Amino acid sequence: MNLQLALDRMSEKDCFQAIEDTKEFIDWIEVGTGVIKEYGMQIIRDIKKAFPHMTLVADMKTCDAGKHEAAQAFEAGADITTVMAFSADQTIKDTLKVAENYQGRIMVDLLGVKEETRIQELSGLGVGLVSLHFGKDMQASGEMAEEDLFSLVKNHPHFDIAVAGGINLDSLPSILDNRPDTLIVGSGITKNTDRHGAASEMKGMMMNHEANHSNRQ
Ligand SMILES: O=C(CO)[C@H](O)[C@H](O)COP(=O)(O)O
Repeated sequence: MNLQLALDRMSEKDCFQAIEDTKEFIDWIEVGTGVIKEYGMQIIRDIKKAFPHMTLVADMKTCDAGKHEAAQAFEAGADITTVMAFSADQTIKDTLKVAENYQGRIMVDLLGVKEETRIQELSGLGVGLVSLHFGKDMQASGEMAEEDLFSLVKNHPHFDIAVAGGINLDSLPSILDNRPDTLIVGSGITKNTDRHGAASEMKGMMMNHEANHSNRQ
């Protein structure tokens, strides 16, 4: 199980600091959408240069012009780029093709998806990695309804599942019970006064859970 550190609403300097603080425990680094909007593709290049062996996720949240945006992300050094599930099928197909050319991956963000039919369609389009996403603004009016989120993909065991949305040390245990492949954590680590400690504790809980439970079926 991967721990993906999401760098959101942070300065460039603090993004680098957060990676330094947690690099022993994180598997994937996500450059958040707002950070990309602030600093452009250069921050992807700079982070890849500084941490070449870590998997880099560009949270581009592409919803149109897929060919161009996916190529932008991979050219800059991303290993994975995100595309919104509500995008046109053509956008999804185009980004998957670009990813294949760059030997990268597309993570389809399921933010706002409520119907399993879209999941079936995504599967038919060749999507293999999805993120269950309880958005930042949704978090203002309540906590993640894990059952609803995970039930979307319960009939699709072939998907690699990432999950995001306000995950912290308290909510982690019940999320782990759903056995995601990747746990995306932003503020639960970056806003913690002890980032190193929080990342260490989360990774420890993930490893314990994996040691004590078999994989998702
Ligand atoms: O994609 C995102 C926001 O759109 C975030 O990266 C994701 O929600 C994780 O951040 P947090 O743990 O702070 O919710």
